[in-house]
Amino acid sequence: MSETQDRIISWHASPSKPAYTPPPGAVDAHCHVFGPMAEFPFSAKAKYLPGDAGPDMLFALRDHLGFSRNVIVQASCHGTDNAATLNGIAKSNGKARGVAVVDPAISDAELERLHEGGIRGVRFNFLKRLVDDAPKDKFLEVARRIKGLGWHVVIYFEADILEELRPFLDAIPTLIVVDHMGRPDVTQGPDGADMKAFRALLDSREDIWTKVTCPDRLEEPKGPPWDDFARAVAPLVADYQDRVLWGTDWPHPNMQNAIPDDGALVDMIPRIAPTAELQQKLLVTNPMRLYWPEELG
Ligand SMILES: O=C(O)c1cc(C(=O)O)oc(=O)c1
Repeated sequence: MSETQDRIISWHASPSKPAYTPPPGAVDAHCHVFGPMAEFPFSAKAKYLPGDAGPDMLFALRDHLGFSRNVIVQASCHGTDNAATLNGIAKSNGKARGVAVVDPAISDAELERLHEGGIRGVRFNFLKRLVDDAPKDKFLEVARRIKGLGWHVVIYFEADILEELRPFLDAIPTLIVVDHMGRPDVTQGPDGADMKAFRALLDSREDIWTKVTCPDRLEEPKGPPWDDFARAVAPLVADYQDRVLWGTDWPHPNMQNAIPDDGALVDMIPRIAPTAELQQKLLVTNPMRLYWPEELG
């Protein structure tokens, strides 16, 4: 992407203070950093050119929303150079860990370096609007290699390719986390075809987890109050309560036409996880099991 292009702002300038207070130690388990570009340039293959949204902004938002920790997921605009993500983790005083995107030809030494930098998973992205290709055979090799590090696979796909992906998913030898529930059509309701298919995937293996994230994306262009999301997702959280994660998705890549208020996103939590026990699992116990297991004793 050329530097003369306008850079996109996809996040809210002054998010509201949520009414809901997360439990102590709450983890925002899906967020990103963009740049800063002068230090961490975007990939030549990036499909969008965002403004700078670096770690200082992320940690200010974390504190504003009442969270304690972040899981920084490598955004597609940074390609397979994880320097910006590692920089965010390094600046967090141990309060962030991350998920990388790697070149399948990555060396063992480089994987070790990522581990030391706080990376605990790799992301495979199947969205054609975000990446040029998604080589399943090479991804599987990567998945086999990261198993020894105790990492997991984070996968991003849309509901219409779930069936086609099933043999690939079945072959992944590590725990899998599905981003944004594989983007179901939430207007179909909790028993709609997309949710049914996604539940069948979760039922096929106990080690498939998901992020119950992005009402803004899944109800675009309708927007808040995101009632369809709440109705479709609350039963999923109740039924799979030990394998769900939550995150803001800040700085909301590609959401510039429907920028969500992060405070309002946090206020969705009690609508999908109505009890203190569910909230504790969703925001603390589950993400700690995946990203800081050594602290659980
Ligand atoms: O739907 C998206 O546009 C999107 C993009 C990215 C990314 O660019 O990495 O990450 C996400 O979680 C969602």
